Amino acid sequence: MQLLSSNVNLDSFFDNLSQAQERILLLDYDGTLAPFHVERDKAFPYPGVKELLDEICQTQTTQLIIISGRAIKDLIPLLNLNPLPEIFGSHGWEHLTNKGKYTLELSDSHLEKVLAQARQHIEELGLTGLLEQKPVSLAIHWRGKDTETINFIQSQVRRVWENLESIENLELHDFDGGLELRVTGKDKGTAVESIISNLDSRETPMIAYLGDDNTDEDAFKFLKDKGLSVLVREHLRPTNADLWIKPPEELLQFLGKWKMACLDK
Ligand SMILES: O=P(O)(O)OC[C@H]1O[C@H](O[C@H]2O[C@H](CO)[C@@H](O)[C@H](O)[C@H]2O)[C@H](O)[C@@H](O)[C@@H]1O
Repeated sequence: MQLLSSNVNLDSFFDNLSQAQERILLLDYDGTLAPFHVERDKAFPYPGVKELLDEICQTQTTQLIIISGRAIKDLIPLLNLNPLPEIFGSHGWEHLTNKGKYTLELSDSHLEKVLAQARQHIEELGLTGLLEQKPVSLAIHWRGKDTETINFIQSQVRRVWENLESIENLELHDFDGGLELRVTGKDKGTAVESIISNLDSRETPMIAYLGDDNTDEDAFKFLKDKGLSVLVREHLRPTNADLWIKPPEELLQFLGKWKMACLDK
C-alpha cells in the first residue's frame, strides 16, 4: 500500500472507521474487485473477495454500493452477492436500490436512433463481435488483441464515432481495454454525489471508494476531502486517489481491515 496524499493517515482512517456511526464502501467492479478477462461474462471476483463482501454486509454496519460502467443485469451474476447490494450501473444511468427498485434514468427515442446509427457503423466495419451494447452506451473491446490490431480498431472506431460525438449529446471515453460512446451528464462522480446528497443522517459518514480505471477518477475527484479514494491497480499511474493498493493481496487486506473496523464497534 502506498499513500499518495500527505493529508491522509491510514491508521487514523481505520480508527475513525471503527468509531463511525455510518460507513459507506463504494466499489468499482472490473479491474478492482475482479481481474480482467477477455470473456466479459467470466470476469469473476478475485478469490476471497465475495466472502469478505458478504461478511462486511453481514455486520449490517456498512452501506456497500457497487458503481460500475457495466449494465446492472450483467453485473448481478458476476457479483453473486445475496442479498444484492445497491448498484449504480452504466456509469450511473441505471440504479438498483438494496430493496430491489430499478430505475433507468434515460429514455430518449432520438438518442436510441443515434446509438443504433453508431452500432451500424461498427457493423459496417465488421467489428460487431467486439461490441458491447449497454442501455445508454456502446463499448468496443480489444482486450487480447495485438498492438497493430488495437491501433487499427481504435482509429477506425474513433473516426466513425467522433462524428456522432460532435453533433450529439454523446462523449467518447477511453477505458482499460476499449473505447465507449456514452451519453453525457452522468459519471461515477455524479453517482457518488447523489449518494452523499441523499444521506439521511447529519453525521458525516466514513466513506471510501475503490477503483482502477480512468472512469473512476471522476469519483476520486468528487470525494476529495470527503472520503478516502483508493486506486486498485498493479501499476501506479497519475491519479487523484489518496492511496494505491495492488490487487489481490492488498485489496483483501483493505477489505479485511474494513471488516475488522465494523466488528470493533
Ligand atoms: O466500471 P467497471 O466496473 O470497472 O467496468 C468497466 C468496464 O468493464 C468491462 O470491461 C472490462 O472488463 C472486461 C472483463 O474483464 C474486459 O474483457 C474488458 O477488456 C474490460 O474493459 C465491461 O465490459 C464494460 O462494460 C465496463 O465499462
